[in-house]
Amino acid sequence: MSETTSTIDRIRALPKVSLHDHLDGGLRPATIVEIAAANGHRLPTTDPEELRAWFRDAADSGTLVRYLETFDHTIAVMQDRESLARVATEAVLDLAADGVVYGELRYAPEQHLQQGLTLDEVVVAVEEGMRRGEQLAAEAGTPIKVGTLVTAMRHADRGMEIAELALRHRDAGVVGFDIAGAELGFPPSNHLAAFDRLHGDDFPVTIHAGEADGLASIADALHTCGAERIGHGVRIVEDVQLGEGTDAHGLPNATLGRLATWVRDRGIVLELCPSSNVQTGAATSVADHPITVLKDLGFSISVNTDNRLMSGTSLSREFALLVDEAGWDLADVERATITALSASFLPFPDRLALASDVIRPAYASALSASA
Ligand SMILES: O=c1[nH]cnc2c1ncn2[C@@H]1O[C@H](CO)[C@@H](O)[C@H]1O
Ligand SMILES: [Zn+2]
Repeated sequence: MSETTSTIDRIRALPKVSLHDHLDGGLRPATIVEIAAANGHRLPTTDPEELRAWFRDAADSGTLVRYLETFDHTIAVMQDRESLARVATEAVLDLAADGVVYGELRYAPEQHLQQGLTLDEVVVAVEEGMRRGEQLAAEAGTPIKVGTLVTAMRHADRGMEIAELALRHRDAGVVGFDIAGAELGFPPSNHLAAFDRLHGDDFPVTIHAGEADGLASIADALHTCGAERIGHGVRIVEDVQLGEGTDAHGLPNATLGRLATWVRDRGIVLELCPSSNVQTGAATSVADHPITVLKDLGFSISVNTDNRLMSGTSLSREFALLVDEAGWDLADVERATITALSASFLPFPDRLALASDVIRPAYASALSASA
């Protein structure tokens, strides 16, 4: 316990980059209770600490579909402007307090229309909340920059409409597009027209793939839909056959199939989310999570929370678990952070500034202190 505490404290003090964090998966329990009391939504419990535990336990379901059912209770309290802005502001502050210096937060505007808001009103409210969060975080001495990823739900058929929504707000905080929701039976190419529209307008895309479906879903996201990054992608490991020991350069001996070769050698960045995968059954434990072997094999990996509330986690905690349970060191944490930054949808000059002014110096002094 004290090991984990000290590791997490060290990591919290270091600058980090978060690429995969759902806005509707990271609410503060006390905020949910407050808004639900005001709008009449019935919760499993109205005690914030019990509610925190309820989310974690209910999400610990072993399947993605059951894990996703818990979102009914967060989406229900994100249906008016004030609530959306508040949730966005609090998410930014919580990331900043965890040492995240750049974060991309995603959510599906189409799920926030139950009380009469339009898609554009939803986006405007969230962006207002984001900017306020950035301002308050700067005032608190924990500066952070955030970008929004607008998500379309893969089982629905609003992909094109949501793509056009993202494009309308591209110069006001929306930096990319995603699809999410139940994966099995809903291939990315169902939304191909939306991806083509976005790429026609030079707008970047990440796609949830290779979490609850396998290699075909990853190939579809990359080759048919042209995704710039992959959300999760953990099941790329199904195309990797591990051997014994390491080669002359320290790489684990392994045989990679064509798709795994493509993903590794083209440097496709995977947005891996260890704790979330343990809850949905995509991995057995953080210690045995494929992220470590993928890292050792030279895949471009980033570390993410997916849903901080459902997993009872933070980005610092995900890294601390990898350090304490999977043999990672601070150099691995820095490398994953720089990989995340390089694959972020932030403009290059801003990435360069963050890398050279904030991230590199902080890890250099942490690494020399621990040497
Ligand atoms: O790990 C995941 N895989 C697939 N879909 C997810 C995951 N986490 C959250 N969502 C879905 O994305 C929506 C918008 O944020 C959430 O409402 C949830 O349904
Ligand atoms: Zn996700």
